[in-house]
Amino acid sequence: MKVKSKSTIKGSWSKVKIAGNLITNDGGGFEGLVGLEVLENYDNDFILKAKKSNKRNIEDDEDSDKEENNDLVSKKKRKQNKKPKLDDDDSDLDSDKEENDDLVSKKKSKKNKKSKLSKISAKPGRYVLVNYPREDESEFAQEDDAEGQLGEAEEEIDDIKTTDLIQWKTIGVPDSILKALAEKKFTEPTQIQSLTIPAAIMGRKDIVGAAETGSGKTLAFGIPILNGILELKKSGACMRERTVKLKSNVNVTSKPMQSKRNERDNLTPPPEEVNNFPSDDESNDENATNDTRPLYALVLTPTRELAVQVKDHLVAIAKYTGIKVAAVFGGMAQVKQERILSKCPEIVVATPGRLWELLSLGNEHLNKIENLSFLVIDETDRMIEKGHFEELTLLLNRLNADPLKKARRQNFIFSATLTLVHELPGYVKSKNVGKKIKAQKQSSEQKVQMLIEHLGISQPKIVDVTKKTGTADKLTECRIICDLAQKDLYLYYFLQRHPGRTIVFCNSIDCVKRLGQLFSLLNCQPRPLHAQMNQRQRLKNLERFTASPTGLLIATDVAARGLDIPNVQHVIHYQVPRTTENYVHRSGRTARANNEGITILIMEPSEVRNYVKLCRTLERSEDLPLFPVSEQHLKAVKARVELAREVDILDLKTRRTQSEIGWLKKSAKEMDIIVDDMSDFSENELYDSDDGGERYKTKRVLKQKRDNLNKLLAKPLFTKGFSYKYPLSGGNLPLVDIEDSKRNAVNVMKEAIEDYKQAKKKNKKSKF
Ligand SMILES: Nc1ncnc2c1ncn2[C@@H]1O[C@H](COP(=O)(O)OP(=O)(O)OP(=O)(O)O)[C@@H](O)[C@H]1O
Repeated sequence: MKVKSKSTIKGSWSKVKIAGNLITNDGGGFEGLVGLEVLENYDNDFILKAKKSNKRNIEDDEDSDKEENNDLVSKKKRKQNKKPKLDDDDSDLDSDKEENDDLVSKKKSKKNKKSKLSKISAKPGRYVLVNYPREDESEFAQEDDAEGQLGEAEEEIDDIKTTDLIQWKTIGVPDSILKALAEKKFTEPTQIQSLTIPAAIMGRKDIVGAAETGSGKTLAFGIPILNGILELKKSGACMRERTVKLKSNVNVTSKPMQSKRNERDNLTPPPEEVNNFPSDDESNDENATNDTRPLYALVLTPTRELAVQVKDHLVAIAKYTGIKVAAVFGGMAQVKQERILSKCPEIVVATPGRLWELLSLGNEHLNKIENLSFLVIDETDRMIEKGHFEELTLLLNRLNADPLKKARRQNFIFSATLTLVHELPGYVKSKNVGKKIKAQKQSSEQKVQMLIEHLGISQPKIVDVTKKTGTADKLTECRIICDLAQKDLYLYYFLQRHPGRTIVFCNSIDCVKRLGQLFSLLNCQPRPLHAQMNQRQRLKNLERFTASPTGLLIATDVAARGLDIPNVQHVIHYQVPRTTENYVHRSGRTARANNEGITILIMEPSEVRNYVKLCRTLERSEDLPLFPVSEQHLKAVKARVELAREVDILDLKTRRTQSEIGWLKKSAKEMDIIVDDMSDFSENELYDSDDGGERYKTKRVLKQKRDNLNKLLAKPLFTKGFSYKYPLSGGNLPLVDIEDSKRNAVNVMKEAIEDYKQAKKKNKKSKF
């Protein structure tokens, strides 16, 4: 089954140990399999030839499918009014919308075979390839029938060609997952997926993965877990038999360390888990209760929104596996979460706090946690930060208490900033002077090693494909320097001049609230997001933001990590973030999945220190370039923003007055005697009393200013066809024209960078 003879391939093959009989003839699709070997460090030439060879095989298979495909149009017509129903009805977050969207996009997919996203490509490097038998179509049918729900969807995807999926097959992704990947038009794995999935699936290795934001880390753990669960489900019955045999032969604690795969395959499953496996009858019986389903996998995320997103992502990819996924997180009604858990989802995505709460309350399904087969700690560096998520430590103590169970579990650790290391703080450096043993900056390797020890995982495959810049490849970075009081002006200028989906990050909740008020007076329809909002409102705001192509989300760092909102064009740091990690993650909400994006740091003089620290940690030798702004338009911008600020202050004042009046009335009502005396005490009378004249005046001025603001906002800020000049950084460089037609912020900035380079060259020449 090897793609190419060993002698002609550069690289090293090594045998994979497999327990049990190797020469099979049991009709399970593995006939003729005599063993597995792994090839590492192979070259580009080999990948290309392997691709061609695989493509030929798949095309052969497709020829036989062609007849079926011809029937597709008529099948589709028949199915037009039927909707496949695959998800958990109980969760209001699991909607049918995604399925409908998928069906629509499937129809479009024939015209537009290669999606933009598919451009993400696996790059050559340290690959692990294993000869992997293709699963038989009949196995699909078995799985799907067992679930009893998937038949209709099965027919709907007949038209999806698998020729584009060779790379997925090569790294061991089973067909039931391939189908979902094809639907999503994920034609090939991303770099981090190519480098981790084979080791996770074939080698059953723990994985430590660092890759840039938006590079597909969710599926890098999601696919191996789904595959692992499919395998466990299939072998459920066999395991029960094996348990009896192995219990008498295996003494795991005294065994020397073998490869994870061997070790995990040989370990005796605990009796509880064996009891949890559905019997052969149950797995095909639609009426069987679900409460026998094990909890196979736990995915921990730092924020609620991320938990929802990861769950949705896994649900989409698990569509044809029959595996159930659910999310539990704070801010949602506990009763509802208990109801979701009572359905025994095999994968639970959770935030640590709520998970621990439910565990402590003795939730039956979560209490199977000791027997977990897979554990993911997403955004790991954030999760183990001091002072955060104490529940995670409690949880790990519980999970790692039994060495046997700990050894059986496969762990996944991922983040974009896993290997980011910091400069020593100034005070440590100064103390270093003259000392024999000096404090040294921690290396990336040391950081990872510490993490591994802290989490108690063993011999993981470590993959670090983060770029030296720390940020995404297609991200354009720049900054705007101004005074503190001018930040609102520049922000408003940018939003008006470069319309597009934008996230503005602030360092505090108060700042989010203030900007929310101000920019709503400026008709920008901002959607705030911070930890003091109720969960429903948080999710609603995210939804509304996602729905608008010019949406504006103003958020704290609660939205900095992991959120995958399509087509965010701009990320603006209203304040220099307190940590470099936050800069990387915030910026990573744009320029995802090979798309372009821009991030702008709006900084004032007191923030320079943090900015310098950030540049040092990211090993930047040059300042971030300045974003070009038309100073001539700032006058008009200033008039609007300042008027809006005045309205905001007056508005706050009147609202306070009104609440005071409300309070007075309420108190008066409560004190019966006074109520009699004040029965006709109206709002106007309050305005006439003592400082009532002042209140009335305020109200009148407020109305006037509001009207003026609305008149200003009705006029266009930028006249059509205008062009302007801006000075390049350094001041002594020539002014550069920006045409009105080039409103795209990324293009504007790229052009400015190019101009800056040219001008620098000219300057150098003129000096000689
Ligand atoms: N193989 C693929 N081909 C095309 N798109 C993909 C592929 N894998 C994932 N994606 C898409 O890329 C986007 C980013 O993926 P994901 O959210 O997993 O990134 P991430 O690396 O976890 O980012 P972050 O570090 O910000 O959490 C998602 O929209 C996802 O659906």
